[in-house]
Order: sequence, then C-alpha cells, then structure tokens
Amino acid sequence: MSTSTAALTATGISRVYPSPSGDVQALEDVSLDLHSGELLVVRGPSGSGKTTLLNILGGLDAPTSGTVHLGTRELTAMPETQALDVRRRELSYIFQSFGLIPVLSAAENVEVPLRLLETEPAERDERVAATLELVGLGAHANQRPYELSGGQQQRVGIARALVTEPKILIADEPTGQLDSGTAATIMELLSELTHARGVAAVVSTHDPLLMARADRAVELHDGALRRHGRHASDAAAD
Ligand SMILES: Nc1ncnc2c1ncn2[C@@H]1O[C@H](COP(=O)(O)OP(=O)(O)OP(=O)(O)O)[C@@H](O)[C@H]1O
Repeated sequence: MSTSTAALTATGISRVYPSPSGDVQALEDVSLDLHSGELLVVRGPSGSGKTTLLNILGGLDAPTSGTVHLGTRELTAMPETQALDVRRRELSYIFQSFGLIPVLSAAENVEVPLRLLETEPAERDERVAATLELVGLGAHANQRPYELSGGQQQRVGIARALVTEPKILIADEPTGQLDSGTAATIMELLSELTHARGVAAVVSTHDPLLMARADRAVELHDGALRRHGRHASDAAAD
C-alpha cells in the first residue's frame, strides 16, 4: 500500500434519502481511499448503494454525513461553483447507458468536455483524434452513436472521459448494457488506461467475472462495506 496522499478519500460517508414512506439509509459509514493508477471495483447486489456511493465520490451528490477529499482538498466542503470547476477539470464519468449525444459524431461527442473547458480548437482536434486512437476508434471518428456497436459506443464514452486527462474516473456499471465478451474487453481497456495514464478509477459492477481486471475490490451490502482492501481475485473466487 502506498503511503502517498490518496487521490480520493471517502471518510464515514452516510446517505439518507428522505421519502414519504420513511427515510432510506442508502449508505452507512463507508470509508475508502483510492490512489493514482489504481482501479477499484465496487460490487454489490442491486440496491446495495453502488450508484449512491459513486455519485458522492464524484461530487454529483452530497452525503448526509462524512467527507470526500481529492488529495488534501475537501470536495464536500467546496462551494458549488468551485466543485463544478473541479469536476470538469479533474473528474470524469462513464455511464452504463453511454450518455452520448445522438446527433453528434464520435469525435464531436469526445470534444464536448474540451469545449466546456474552452480548450483552443487546434488542441481540441489533436486531443480528440489521439484519444479516439487510444480506444481503437480512429477509423470511426465521423460516425454517429447509432452507427456504432454497444462496445464501440462505450469506447466513445471512455474517450470522452479521458480526453480531459482527469485524475479520477468514476464508472457506474459501464458494462451493464454489453454482452459478456464485450464487457470483458471494455473492462480490460479501462484497466490498461487507468494504469498507463495514472488515473484513479472507481468502477461499479454486478459481474464477478469483471473483477479479475481490478486492482482492489470492495463489496457493498445494504449500504455498508463488507470487505475492504482485499485483492479482486480473492473476491472473484468467492
Ligand atoms: N432518490 C432516491 N430516493 C429514495 N431512495 C433512493 C433514491 N435513490 C436510491 N434510493 C435507495 O437507496 C438504495 C441504494 O440505491 P442505489 O441506486 O445506490 O443502489 P445500487 O447498488 O446502485 O443499485 P443497482 O445495482 O440496482 O443500480 C436503494 O434502497 C434505493 O431504493
């Protein structure tokens, strides 16, 4: 275990959703950390709190109690404008349903986050082309999402997430809509890119087979962590 400051640290995270039929405790006292170049898998049954946890780690939702730090900075204490800026520059998200804009080509989809950062057009073009190459889609830059397979669409999603060179990647069930062979390929790509680019990645999945690609795995049950710090292969063998 590295002694350097973690890229992401969650401490004592709880999340209660108020609802007319009573409060739902979606997370209870969850703590974890994640280092650069590490891929952490969060596994757990449906309703165990994976999406809630990833949304909080990514600053998309606020915990009821507990903190999230990016390095030494507390994400959960930042004013919203600062948190938005940090999210755009340092965090990226990959979604189960890909989240691509249907009327835009693969290249234009990948370009969107660079436009939000007001990157110069020449640099945008260069980075979009390089990142599409990286995910093996150099020849598909001008195709729209409906002209691509599910696996190719998720590669566009990965390229869009990586084009800003984020420190942290949050992927909620990124292979949930893919067949098992394609899912394994996408997970392998995520693992390779996480290691090669020194990104700290958190990936949720239902699928124990995908855990072989993780550096570490934790398991959520009813909103609480059941295992922490075990190697993925230990958990996958359960
Ligand atoms: N907005 C909400 N209001 C009330 N309860 C919610 C809300 N969002 C989630 N929950 C509840 O919180 C718990 C955790 O949900 P969450 O979506 O985080 O689980 P999950 O592990 O991601 O599930 P899945 O694998 O099915 O996506 C569940 O009991 C869910 O019903």
